[in-house]
Amino acid sequence: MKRASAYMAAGYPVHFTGPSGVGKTTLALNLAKKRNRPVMLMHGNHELSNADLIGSFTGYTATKVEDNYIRSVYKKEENVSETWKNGRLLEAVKNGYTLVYDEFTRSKPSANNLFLSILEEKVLPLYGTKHTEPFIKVHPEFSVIFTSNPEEYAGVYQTQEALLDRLITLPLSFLDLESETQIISSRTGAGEEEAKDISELVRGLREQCRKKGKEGPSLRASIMIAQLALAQNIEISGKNEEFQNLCRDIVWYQMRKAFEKESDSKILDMILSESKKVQG
Ligand SMILES: Nc1ncnc2c1ncn2[C@@H]1O[C@H](COP(=O)(O)OP(=O)(O)OP(=O)(O)O)[C@@H](O)[C@H]1O
Repeated sequence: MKRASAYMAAGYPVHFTGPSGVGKTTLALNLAKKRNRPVMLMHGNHELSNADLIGSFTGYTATKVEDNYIRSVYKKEENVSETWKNGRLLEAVKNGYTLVYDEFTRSKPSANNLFLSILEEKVLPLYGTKHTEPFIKVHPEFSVIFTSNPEEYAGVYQTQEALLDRLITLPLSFLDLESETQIISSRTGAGEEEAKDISELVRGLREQCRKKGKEGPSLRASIMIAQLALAQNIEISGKNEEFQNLCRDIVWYQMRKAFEKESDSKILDMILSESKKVQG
């Protein structure tokens, strides 16, 4: 937070990158909030177009005045004008918001190219908008925080290299056991010991996935396990079958993905043996 704040204060955009559930969005939003400017959150996606970012004409407004007050005089006046709606990026740039652009690599490079002009020339080009001015100036308080997951870079990196070259990229990795325990406990109300047990369980499984080069279950899974166990009065204990089932349901997808060549029963055994370690 401290380093990223300093870079942003000096006018550089920062970029948090790391595996899913590591806390990129949470960190970006917290950093954005500290700037005391309105915050806008935008999610990258393949469909995002220049019209969404800059704006577009959304239809027509028509006004019609018919004046027949004096019988012998008939006056009719009709006006039709196109209605323009500012895009999200235009609003943010014009008003000096802090923009959190989550998972930006999911958008097409053609949409992300707008950021090159914003970051380099400090202008937002208004292509294809019928606006008479060719661009608008970026508000001096405007700033962007980008996030991305390197797993999704396949084929993207090359095309967005120019943009990535302009960002200060800070890699995030999973927090240590103590910090994860604190987060689980404060987010769910679980006791310190219970939160630590759950964190150790998920971290154990994550480690096995990472040996296979896969991400594995994240802090999000730990929070879900703690939240659901508390909500359903499930005793957090490796001996409790309900707890074992809960753990299996929550981590199953990530484990299956990491161990795609293993049988279901082998994966189940891995989850069970890790969840049985929870003392309760
Ligand atoms: N420092 C933190 N304090 C409190 N909660 C946190 C913290 N870091 C992460 N979390 C929680 O962990 C979960 C995952 O965090 P977040 O959504 O920020 O991760 P992410 O890296 O952006 O994930 P994804 O790539 O899947 O979007 C969320 O429920 C979030 O609230």
